[in-house]
Amino acid sequence: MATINVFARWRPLSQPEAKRGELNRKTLSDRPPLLAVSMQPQAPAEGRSWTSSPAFHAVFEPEDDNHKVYNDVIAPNIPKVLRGENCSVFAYGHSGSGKTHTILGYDYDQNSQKLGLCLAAAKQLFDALYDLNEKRRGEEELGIGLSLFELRKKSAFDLLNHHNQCHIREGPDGKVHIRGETEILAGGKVRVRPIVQRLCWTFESFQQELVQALSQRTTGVSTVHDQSSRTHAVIELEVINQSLIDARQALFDRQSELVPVGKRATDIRIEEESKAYMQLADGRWGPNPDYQINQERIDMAEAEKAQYEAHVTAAEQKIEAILEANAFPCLGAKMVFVDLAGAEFYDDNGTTRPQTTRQTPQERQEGRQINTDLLALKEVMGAWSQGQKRIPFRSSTLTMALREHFMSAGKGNSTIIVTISPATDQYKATLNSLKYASLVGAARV
Ligand SMILES: Nc1ncnc2c1ncn2[C@@H]1O[C@H](COP(=O)(O)OP(=O)(O)OP(=O)(O)O)[C@@H](O)[C@H]1O
Repeated sequence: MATINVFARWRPLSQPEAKRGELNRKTLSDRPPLLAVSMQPQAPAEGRSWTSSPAFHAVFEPEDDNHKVYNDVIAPNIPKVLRGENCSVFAYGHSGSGKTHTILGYDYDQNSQKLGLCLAAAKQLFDALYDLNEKRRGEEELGIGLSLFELRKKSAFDLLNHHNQCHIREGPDGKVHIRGETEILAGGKVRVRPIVQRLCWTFESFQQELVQALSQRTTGVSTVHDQSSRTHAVIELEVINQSLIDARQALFDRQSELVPVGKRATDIRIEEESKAYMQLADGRWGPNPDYQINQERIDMAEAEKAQYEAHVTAAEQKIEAILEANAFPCLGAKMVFVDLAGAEFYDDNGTTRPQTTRQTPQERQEGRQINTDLLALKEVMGAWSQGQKRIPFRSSTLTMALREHFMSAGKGNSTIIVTISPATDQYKATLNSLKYASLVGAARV
């Protein structure tokens, strides 16, 4: 069974929140090793007391900084990545509860205790790769490939490529591809660029790429604050070497060459078959006695297509061979960090809370879309952690885009950190987030 580790993180109160009051809360350890959270708002009018199921591996307090969270949650995964396992980390919580603070951080100084989990992981991975590169000097150098995109409505936007809009499609191979605009090149070649992956050989270059790309992230007005991330940000770190990158480029070239050849074969078949039919006097369609299908022409086009398909297969096999032959099992291993867009909290009658008046109708619509995505993610996590055969990946763009991580995480694990606010006036939103996380946690046990 796949593993999902669930953590909760209380953030500190802001000054205005502190004036309005803090809810009463406790961490319960009646069923170790998992913890439960119990809480109660200050005023009974704000809601009843509630206790979660034992679902949390740890509960972080407001005074715990990113460094502490990193050491307890992410650091144990680094040796697994070095063994070739994948690992994904999601931050879930209502708007303003601290997801971006946790995953990306707002202080990018590499010695800061506030460094976000993603940068802290990259730092530790680069240190480990440096040691490996030193130990095996004859081998190709290992580095980290960085991809960074945000998901909004039905599209992905590549933050390493001028916020280019990309489409998320399932290919005939069942794999999900995130691809940009189609470019038509000389000789009828067609190229559809995948999401950009920047090759970084040092932590400093990685940090520079990431920080620059993050400045392009979309923010907007949420129910809680007006600098809210209105998209899900997905940051992928992959252990790479130059041969792997070259082999992937070669595959991409062979796929581009196949597109016009495949299209020509299809066009020829359609042309031949349509010439062999004609409209009869009564208006119906029937065989054309004056035309004999040119089977040789179709076969030649199909043979050419098969030849190009074989080039693609050979390029795919080369990638597999590079991964298998490498002295380091970590080549190709991935860490994925997802800063989910803030869940919006709506009252039972479907309206937002009073402070939402600044949201435009479009922002409210986006808020609802975000909630739909998050619900789909919960369903996928539940099905995945229970080892179900049918996992409902197709139910949202978010789950489609993350499909590969869940599929390949059979040999890895997933972590969800639910970020929560102790402000008494955010009780209902906090309750919602904890219920979500404890359902994911409970699905696992
Ligand atoms: N654990 C924490 N320690 C210190 N400050 C925090 C913490 N968590 C959040 N904050 C601060 O609270 C504010 C809101 O946090 P953040 O932007 O991370 O929220 P968010 O959950 O990403 O919101 P949204 O989903 O709307 O983008 C920021 O100023 C952030 O620095």
